[in-house]
Amino acid sequence: MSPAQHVAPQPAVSTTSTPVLELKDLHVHHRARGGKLFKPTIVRAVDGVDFSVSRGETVGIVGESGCGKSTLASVLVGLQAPTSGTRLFNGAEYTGRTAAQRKEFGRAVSIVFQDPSTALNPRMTVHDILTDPLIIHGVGDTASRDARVYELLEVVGLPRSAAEVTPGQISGGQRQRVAIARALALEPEVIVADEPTSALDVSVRAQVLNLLGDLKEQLNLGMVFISHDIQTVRYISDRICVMNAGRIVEEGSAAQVFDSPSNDYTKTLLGAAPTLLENPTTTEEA
Ligand SMILES: Nc1ncnc2c1ncn2[C@@H]1O[C@H](COP(=O)(O)OP(=O)(O)OP(=O)(O)O)[C@@H](O)[C@H]1O
Repeated sequence: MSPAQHVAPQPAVSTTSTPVLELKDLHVHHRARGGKLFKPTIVRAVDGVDFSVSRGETVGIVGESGCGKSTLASVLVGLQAPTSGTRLFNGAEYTGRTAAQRKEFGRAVSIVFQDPSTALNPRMTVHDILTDPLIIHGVGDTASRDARVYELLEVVGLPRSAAEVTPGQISGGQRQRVAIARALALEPEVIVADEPTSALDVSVRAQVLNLLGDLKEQLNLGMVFISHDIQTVRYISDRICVMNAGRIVEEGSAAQVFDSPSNDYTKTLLGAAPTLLENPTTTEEA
């Protein structure tokens, strides 16, 4: 039984329901120094993107370094405001929210970063890392939070003893499991995973990938999976958005994008990609 199967089943929600997150004609422009005279230039990191993610689906965003993936992730989770465009959260305008609405957004949308070594406080125990969001959001009492820590560890396939260690005392793959557990602590509707396997040893990438896939199914999560690696994105995604120079240049089911890409940039990415993860279940345990 996969660890994710211990989680209480959630009511099925159709992926055709209102998206949890939706962006319309979204732009993020940065002022940057450039040119011979150091005249400020505008970097169009995100340049007119329409995007949505619903519960129960994994949407992959793929593109080369600098195409705007992390900027888009940061807008999706509310860490950065767009220059212009519309952001909707469960169908409601995201700008101008009340404090209560911001708190609800913080509960419902969480992020897993690329490098768990820097994303987790090295001085905190795993127990404290996992109870932190619960305390901030005023969830439960000490006993119920302790119980939730053990539940979360089980969900991500870590032993109860992991609660007592600090991030520096466990492997990179285990650290990323802790980061995923923290992202799940408040029972989010969507997780944005920004290159979540890129900093891990090749031998443990597939386990973390499979864990995310299992969790999406079991918890009916919406997931945005961001990577420069089109093969990894294909493996985990239901739908793929190919990004180039701040724009989504192609979007479709994983099969459509792979089997009949219509955009030249997608064809180039596919041409440059190494072979697909062959059997992700047979690699060493993280
Ligand atoms: N704060 C900033 N000021 C100026 N330019 C920025 C800023 N943040 C990002 N950029 C630029 O915006 C563009 C998109 O950056 P972003 O980090 O979103 O791309 P990315 O696809 O995530 O790349 P990577 O995979 O290397 O992280 C790049 O040209 C980057 O240099």
